[in-house]
Amino acid sequence: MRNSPQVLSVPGGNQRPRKKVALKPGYSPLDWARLSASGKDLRGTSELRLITMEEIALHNKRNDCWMVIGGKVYNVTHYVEFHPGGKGELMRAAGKDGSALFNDTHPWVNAESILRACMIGFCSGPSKSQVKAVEESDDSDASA
Ligand code: HEM
Repeated sequence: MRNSPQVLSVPGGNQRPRKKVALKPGYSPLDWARLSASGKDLRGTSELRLITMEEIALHNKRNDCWMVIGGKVYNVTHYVEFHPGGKGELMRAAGKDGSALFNDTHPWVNAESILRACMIGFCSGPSKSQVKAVEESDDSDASA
């Protein structure tokens, strides 16, 4: 119906209103595709490498933002303004593994393709705090 909010159906049957934001002129998906293909250095580093969660966590700022999606590490600093869901949403996963948030929100989005030009490496594994959390929940399971 005209003027009714668009509703998004995600796998699992949940429905929620769409939250796409109005992007600034020059920040459309097509503009991002052009920038990605332009040869401009969007990585800030030359070689792909293994990166720890500890190091990734240091890059959690608007002007220095790394993120893990599906085990791959991306420097999304240049992408932030282009994210169709807005800066605020993207920054929720700044310096973190954003895979769960990403897949909950838009599993159909091809991050590998969109972020190809800003991939900087592979996540070397969980952070110490993540390991500790799992160990602690194992302990509480064992005692249950
Ligand atoms: C860096 C990886 C990400 C990429 C490449 C990406 C890309 C996109 C794209 C292409 C859309 C438009 C989807 C469509 O039109 O159907 C979108 C929308 C959106 N994204 Fe992301 N996104 C990323 C990470 C995230 C994260 C981590 C969150 C949540 C914390 C998030 C939240 C959203 C939201 C809320 C929308 C609006 C969805 C809607 O209601 O229409 N995104 N994103």
